[in-house]
Amino acid sequence: MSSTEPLYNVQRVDQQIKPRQPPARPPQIFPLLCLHCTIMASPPRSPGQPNRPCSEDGIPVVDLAVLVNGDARERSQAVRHLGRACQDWGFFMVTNHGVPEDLQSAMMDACKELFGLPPEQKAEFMDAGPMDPVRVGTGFNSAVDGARYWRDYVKMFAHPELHCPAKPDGLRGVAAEYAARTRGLLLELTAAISESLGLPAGRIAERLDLGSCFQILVGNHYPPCAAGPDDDDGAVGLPAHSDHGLLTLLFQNGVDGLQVKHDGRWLLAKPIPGSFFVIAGDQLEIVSNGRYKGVLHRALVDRAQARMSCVSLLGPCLDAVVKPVPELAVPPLGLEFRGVKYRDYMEHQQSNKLNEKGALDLVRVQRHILTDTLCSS
Ligand SMILES: O=C(O)CCC(=O)C(=O)O
Ligand SMILES: [Fe+2]
Repeated sequence: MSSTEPLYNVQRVDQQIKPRQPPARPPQIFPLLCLHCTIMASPPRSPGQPNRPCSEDGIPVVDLAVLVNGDARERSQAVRHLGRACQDWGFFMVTNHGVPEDLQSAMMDACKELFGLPPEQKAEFMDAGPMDPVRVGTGFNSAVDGARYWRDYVKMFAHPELHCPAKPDGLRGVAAEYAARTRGLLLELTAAISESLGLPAGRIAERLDLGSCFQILVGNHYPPCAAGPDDDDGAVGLPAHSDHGLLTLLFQNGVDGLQVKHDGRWLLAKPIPGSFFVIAGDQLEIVSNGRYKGVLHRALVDRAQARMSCVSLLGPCLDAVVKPVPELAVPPLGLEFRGVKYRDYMEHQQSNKLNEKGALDLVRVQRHILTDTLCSS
């Protein structure tokens, strides 16, 4: 990258995003409605086989309205489709999800406003560690990154308790509502995923103590960068990784950049308008005993436009010891993972360099090592 480019620190963001004026209209109120009442079925908007809707690139599309309100036959088809999406991709889009578009925009706007605040208004969160409930920073974990990632972020623990910077005004209200609505959606998906594994709908929730689930909201901002990932020494927003949680919900500001690894290749994910991306995380891989894998993904930067994404991640209760559901540990292989307290797992993943699925490998039962060692001796 040329030396004329902006300094790579949070200051750079402040130079690029001007603080916004407070909105002229009063803040919107998003009443907490029952998910089942707000989801309306609509005709399929994607190609693919009739019972396997997908985007033009083949990314599976799951219609939540069918999962929640479909008749028995439609539901069981939708559950099977969801299971295939988790097994073959670890990644899909969800439509008819019931989270109001206005609420999504309000969340994105509030994050953008936060990135545009003067540094002194964010300073108290900029030295925070990975397990602190509010954190503002650059890169992934700049203390250990060893590479410069072209990304600014804000992370807020949202459940069991919402933690949130006091500024910008209005962030807390929007974040509370957004967290509640997306948590409902993620729990609904978890129940259907449990069914897709042949388990009762509540089995994963019970196993991971999702009544006290952990949830984090993340705002990501990737400034434009003329030197892209295809150039030598070009900028990368976030390197290849899987997420530490169970499921991640993500939407972006209309600028593409999320890539997922599918069948050994990186695929740029292009959203169906109004949908969320859903990313399977490491805890889903553990609890499903490896049936559903946490998917590798990364974020690229755009040469001309700032990219933003908003993430809502659902994880087990921080004190839950996550182990595979025993019903899924079929002989002769048995358990693929040993138990790990989610708090310890998350702290480890967040405190170290992002390294693909390195954190998960630590809890994987390593059968081959012994065999290889014995073979080589
Ligand atoms: O911004 C994106 O598209 C990816 C973000 C992401 O992977 C993350 O926050 O874990
Ligand atoms: Fe991620």
